[in-house]
Amino acid sequence: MIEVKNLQKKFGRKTVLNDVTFTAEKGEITCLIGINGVGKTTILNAITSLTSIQGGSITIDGNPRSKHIFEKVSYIPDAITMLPHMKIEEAMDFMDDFYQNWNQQRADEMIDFFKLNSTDKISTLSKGNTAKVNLLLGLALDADYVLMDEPFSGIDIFSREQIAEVFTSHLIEDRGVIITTHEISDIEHLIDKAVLLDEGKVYKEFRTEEIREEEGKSVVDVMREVYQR
Ligand SMILES: Nc1ncnc2c1ncn2[C@@H]1O[C@H](COP(=O)(O)OP(=O)(O)OP(=O)(O)O)[C@@H](O)[C@H]1O
Repeated sequence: MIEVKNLQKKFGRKTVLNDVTFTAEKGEITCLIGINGVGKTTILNAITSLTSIQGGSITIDGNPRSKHIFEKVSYIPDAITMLPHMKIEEAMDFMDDFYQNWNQQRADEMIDFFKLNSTDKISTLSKGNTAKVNLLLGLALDADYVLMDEPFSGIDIFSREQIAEVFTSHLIEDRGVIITTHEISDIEHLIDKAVLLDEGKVYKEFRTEEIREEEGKSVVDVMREVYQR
């Protein structure tokens, strides 16, 4: 389990996260939801120690984060970090050299799944295919947890559907996933838990199935209540 407790984050004098607390379990998809600028990316950066925090704690399976965090947690940022002149196969080689937990078999499977051509250069890919390569590079790591920042952002419906399919496939297996979005419609039916952020706080954390069964509400219904109040 990833446990985020009373997280505080300031940029200069501006408080961005003010007492953020939530958990993300293995085998589940947890979605951080909130309008632009609410601090979703900052939370992922904090979990992976890419940004410092001013208070609170973050544990992974009960342990504080260490320099070996990337063996346990794979971070898929909202934009690809590979150099544009690289071919997809070169980007995969780079990952293989860099990470001990790179799984080429899973990478090859995703190349087939997304119908990508591994000799294509990253700079020549469409937005949708770039997003797929970005996803592939993160998901091919054997990590227990995967953090994904806005994987659906700015891509067409067919690519979004294909990416959504990954969430129900064995490519996610029993890993714990934290995904951020301000657009829930593509993944509403896939997520186990929603964490609604507002004004630097967790406004509501709920299991999507419970709210559906007990209150007959969708995630979007709850979002409307929270953000249009
Ligand atoms: N390096 C930085 N220096 C100063 N302010 C920053 C920095 N990074 C983020 N911020 C500010 O922190 C706030 C939260 O940013 P963050 O990117 O985490 O939001 P977000 O919810 O992921 O937004 P989006 O949906 O647009 O991606 C924003 O007001 C942003 O301007």
